[in-house]
Amino acid sequence: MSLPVPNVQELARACHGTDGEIPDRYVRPEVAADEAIGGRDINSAIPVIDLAKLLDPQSSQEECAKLGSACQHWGFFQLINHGVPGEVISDTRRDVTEFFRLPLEAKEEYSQLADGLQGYGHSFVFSEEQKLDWGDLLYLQLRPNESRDMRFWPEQPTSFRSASRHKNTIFQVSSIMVMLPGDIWTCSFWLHQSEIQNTSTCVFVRNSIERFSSETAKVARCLLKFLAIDMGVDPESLLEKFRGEPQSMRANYYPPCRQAGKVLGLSPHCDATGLTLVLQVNNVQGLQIRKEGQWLAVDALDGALVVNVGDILEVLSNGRYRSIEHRAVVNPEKERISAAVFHMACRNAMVGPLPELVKDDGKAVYTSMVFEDFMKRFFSMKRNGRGGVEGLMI
Ligand SMILES: O=C(O)CCC(=O)C(=O)O
Ligand SMILES: [Fe+2]
Repeated sequence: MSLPVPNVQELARACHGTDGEIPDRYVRPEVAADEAIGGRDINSAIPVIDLAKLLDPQSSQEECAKLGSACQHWGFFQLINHGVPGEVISDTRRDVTEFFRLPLEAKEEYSQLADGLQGYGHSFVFSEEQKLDWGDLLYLQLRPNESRDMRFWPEQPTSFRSASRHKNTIFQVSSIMVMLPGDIWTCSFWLHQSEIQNTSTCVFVRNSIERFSSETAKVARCLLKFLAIDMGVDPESLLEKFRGEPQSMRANYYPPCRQAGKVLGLSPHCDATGLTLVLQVNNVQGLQIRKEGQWLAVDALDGALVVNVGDILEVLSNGRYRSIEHRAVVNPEKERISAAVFHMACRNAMVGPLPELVKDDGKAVYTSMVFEDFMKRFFSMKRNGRGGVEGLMI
């Protein structure tokens, strides 16, 4: 799916220590040519949506209109009071950071395979000539459960994917899947057979990524429901497109680069999602969004989730909402880490304008296609900013 390229964390270490030159494949003259603007005035214009206000009957209508307007005019907002427990955020931050801190050989146990997307590595590398991003990633399919490929889920730190506590012992996880019956603590545990014998007195601790996944899926579902209200469609008809709540995560590691202005952490792109929720893992800024041709540097609010509208939602909304082009720059001194969760349509969903939006005298502005074809097309178009979604316009 993506050609193998060097590990950037190691490359950065070598360049950083010696002040060495950056290999040509990483040098991106367009960054200096197309600089972002930022600062307090710009950031005060970026919409902030309060999920608690959306849920409060007193303020829901007003906040829902704000949400709709943010998706319409920006395709982007910061979400506060999102209800994801603080400890889920901090555990995710800790575990994602610890994973990237592991020695290279330990991380490489989870390397992507030649024909797949999941695992540790890179994405969107199609040719030996193309410019490369200054970053590594860990990409995992999180939902539905059966789409998970546990070969790529790190066993270190132990709390990343699964751990059980028994007399202060943390058991290592391994190959056999045990599903516990459904209550709030239910998740999949991978335990050695011998450890299963001991589980009767165990206190199970849900792993951080499992909890982050279910909490963010809940947030995405809630936002979609309010967006349906804003569009005047039956929430079920929108949620049906996301049946089973397909979700994947891309944890991004952007090493520091002394010549940060010459490289790009993540090339300009739009996400092929309904909604993307991004957690800024270590509060080093670097996300930029393109609005009316101008790159804006986002100052993410601590603990907020930043939300992008993706191509799928733009199409479903028949162009009412806008898929936002974005990129990531790197910091000269500090590593930057983010974790994006992508909320995709379900496999057999027809990705096209919702029938309710075109039923009277409305006109479908986008071609419809089944989700799998939509994704094939997305990858075949390489990374083409808004070109992908605009190419679907009739
Ligand atoms: O690093 C970020 O803040 C953005 C990540 C992103 O856009 C992505 O993973 O698709
Ligand atoms: Fe993205």
